Amino acid sequence: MSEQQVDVVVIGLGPGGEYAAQQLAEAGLSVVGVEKALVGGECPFYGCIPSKTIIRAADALAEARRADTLAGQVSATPDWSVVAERLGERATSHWHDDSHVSSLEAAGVTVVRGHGRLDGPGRVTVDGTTYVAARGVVLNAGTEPAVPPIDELAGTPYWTNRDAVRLTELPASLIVVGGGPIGLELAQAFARFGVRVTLVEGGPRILAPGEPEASEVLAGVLAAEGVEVLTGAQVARVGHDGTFHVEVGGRTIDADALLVAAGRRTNLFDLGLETVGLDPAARFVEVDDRQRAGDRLWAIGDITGKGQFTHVSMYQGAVAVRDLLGQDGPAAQYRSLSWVTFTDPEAAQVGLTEQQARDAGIRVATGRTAIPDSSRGWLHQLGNEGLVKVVADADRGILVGASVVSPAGGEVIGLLATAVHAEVPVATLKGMHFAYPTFHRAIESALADLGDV
Ligand SMILES: Cc1cc2nc3c(=O)[nH]c(=O)nc-3n(C[C@H](O)[C@H](O)[C@H](O)COP(=O)(O)OP(=O)(O)OC[C@H]3O[C@@H](n4cnc5c(N)ncnc54)[C@H](O)[C@@H]3O)c2cc1C
Ligand SMILES: NC(=O)c1ccc[n+]([C@@H]2O[C@H](COP(=O)([O-])OP(=O)(O)OC[C@H]3O[C@@H](n4cnc5c(N)ncnc54)[C@H](O)[C@@H]3O)[C@@H](O)[C@H]2O)c1
Repeated sequence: MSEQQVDVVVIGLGPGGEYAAQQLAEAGLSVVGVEKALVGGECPFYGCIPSKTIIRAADALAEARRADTLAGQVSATPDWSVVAERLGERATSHWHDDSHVSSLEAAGVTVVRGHGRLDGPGRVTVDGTTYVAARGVVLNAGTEPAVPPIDELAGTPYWTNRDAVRLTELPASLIVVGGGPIGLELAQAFARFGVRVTLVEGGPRILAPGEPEASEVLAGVLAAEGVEVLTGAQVARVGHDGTFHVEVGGRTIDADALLVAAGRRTNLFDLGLETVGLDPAARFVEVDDRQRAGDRLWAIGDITGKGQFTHVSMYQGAVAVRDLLGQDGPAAQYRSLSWVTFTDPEAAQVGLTEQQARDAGIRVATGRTAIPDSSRGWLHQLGNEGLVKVVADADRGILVGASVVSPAGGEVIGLLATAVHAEVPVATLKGMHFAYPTFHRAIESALADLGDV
């Protein structure tokens, strides 16, 4: 076993680890980045980038179909080979990480391929070499798809997101297990390419972390596009004989393919957490507001359980870098965490939902408006389903949360994210100009609906 002295070791090079390694190396530290699969992690190769490449294509088809009503006849013939080519050529470099590695190496990071394991504070072992990190270790081990313990599922050729983004041909029919962001985004996109999709959600509603009104709008949109959405539906058993046979709620649904999108499992196994006094069986690594997880140990990204999003991983990476370098700067906060599910319409959320605010003991006031009732929604017509909902702390006169379901909802939420983050008084927001006729102008109506906050 050889030993090498360095300043920092980053285990796992997902979005946050990649960012942190690069920043620390550019600050002059000697940095080793350890990666057992693709440098860049889930987002660029199996997550955000390929899924949004698929969604962009599916949305183009949907808009082309709307043109018949709005502009005149347009014929759209879906061709998955175009998407498959773009996924390989443009989105993922055919699942090669050379450009990620070369950026890190250009910054001075030493990229080590292999499985990194903690071996006591400040020590990381990879394939017989121990790296002794004087400043410390950053954990960014991320997640892999969680596969629920459904009878006989394990022996079948089911897909996860990692298979779905590498398809070269589409099935005629697909069952999606899970009505979270992955399931919803891909169910709608594949349906727009002509796949007959059934979505099975075990909980009482799809997109459970958001507002119930948002779930309701999306369920209606998906149903109108021909996706069968089953909620409160437990999969009892899966059979496969070339076709999938899925037992749900006393009936059997047959389909050519099955996509499991039922959440994620953190990669905390075999990471040596016990050697630094942490529980290897825990679901997440506990961190403070500087991302510290122990003696010379920082943790960032999905493993911290603060929101499994690329922007959270990078945000936490920046907090950890500042702490490692002894720089001033804001500590981590999640009061104004925002996220967007890239269905059409996009479903976006910032801060607390109404229920979360009530559970926190806040005296809550809410305001709502429907997007079709706004001028822009009326102009948009087809695809204009949605709403804006604002959640205010009536005692403090500020917004603590908001939800937007709308075309470009992920952009509209930006204004509300600023309001929640900066705790802008509702009275100040009500006195703003809202350009006409934008989608974000619907916020003015939702604020008016708050009444005297
Ligand atoms: C289909 C899909 C779509 C998504 N879309 C979005 C989106 O639109 N917007 C958004 O914000 N988020 C999205 N996400 C979530 C986003 O991909 C993750 O939140 C993001 O990748 C952050 O993860 P991370 O930095 O924690 O690490 P990850 O990206 O999970 O990377 C962790 C890395 O660590 C490596 N690793 C693990 N253990 C070890 C070890 N012991 N030694 C060496 N290497 C190790 C892994 O191989 C991996 O490369 C999506 C996810 C999926 C699956
Ligand atoms: N646009 C985005 O930002 C984006 C897109 C995709 C993924 N992500 C991130 O990746 C994470 C993982 O996404 P996800 O959709 O896999 O997970 P999720 O945990 O958000 O949703 C999984 C859903 O599957 C359901 N489920 C679990 N087991 C089931 C079963 N046996 N039968 C039926 N339903 C079952 C759950 O009730 C839940 O609604 C997300 O939480 C999100 O943080 C983000």
